[in-house]
Amino acid sequence: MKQESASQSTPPPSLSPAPSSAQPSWGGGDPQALWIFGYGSLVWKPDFAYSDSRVGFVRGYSRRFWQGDTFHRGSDKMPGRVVTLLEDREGCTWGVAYQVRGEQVNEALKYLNVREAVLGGYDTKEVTFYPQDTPDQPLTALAYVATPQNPGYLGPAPEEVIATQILACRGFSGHNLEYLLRLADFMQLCGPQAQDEHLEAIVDAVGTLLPCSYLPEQPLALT
Ligand SMILES: N[C@@H](CCC(=O)N[C@@H](CS)C(=O)NCC(=O)O)C(=O)O
Repeated sequence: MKQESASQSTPPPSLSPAPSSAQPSWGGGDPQALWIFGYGSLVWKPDFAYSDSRVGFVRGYSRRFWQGDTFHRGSDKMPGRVVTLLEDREGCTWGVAYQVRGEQVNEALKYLNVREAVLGGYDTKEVTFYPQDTPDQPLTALAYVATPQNPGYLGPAPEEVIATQILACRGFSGHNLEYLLRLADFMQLCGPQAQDEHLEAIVDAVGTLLPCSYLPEQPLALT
C-alpha cells in the first residue's frame, strides 16, 4: 500500500541488483542458515548470536518512524516512535542482514519474537536483501515489520511532530533520541549512496528544537 510519494533515493546503477536471473537464497546457499534484516534498533543492537553480517538494502520499501512503542523507547502515557517499513515501489531502505546458523536460528527467532512481536507489535515478512558489496547476489531475509493493523501503529505525522515526540519519550531500553541518533549514525557510515530523507528531516527537526545541542566547529575558548 503506497501511503506517500517515495522520498528515498534508490541505489545508484553501480549498486543496482543483477537481472532477475539472480535468485535470492534463504541462507545464502547454506540450508541450515537464515538471514535476518535489521533496519532500526537491530542495526546497532541485534543482541542475538549470528555467524555473519552484511550491510545492504531492500528495495520496494521506505523506512518510517510510524510505529508507536510503549516499552523500549516509550510508555503507555507517552509512546515513543520507532521505525517500520512502508511498501513503496520507489523506496530503498538500508540496514544490516545477519546470518544465523544451526542452533542460532531458533535462539534468534525466540528472542526476536519477544522483543519485536510480543513487545513491539511487529510481524515477520520475507524481503529480498541486496548486500552492498554483492548486489548481484541477493539474499532472502526475514524482516520484522509493523503493519497499520497492529495496535501500536501511529502512522504518518509531520517530521517536526515526530521529532517532538522522540525528544519527550524514553522507555526500558533508553531514550527515544538515542534510537534516532544511533540509526542516523549508521546511515552516515553507509556512505553517500544511502539516503533517508525522512530520517534526515527528523534529525534536522530535533536540531532545530534543541539549539543548545549545537556544537561549534571549533572548541569553545574556555575563559
Ligand atoms: N524491526 C526493525 C525495528 C526494530 C525495533 O526498533 N524494534 C524495537 C521494538 S519497538 C526495539 O527492539 N527496540 C530496542 C531498543 O530500542 O533498544 C529492525 O529490524 O530494526
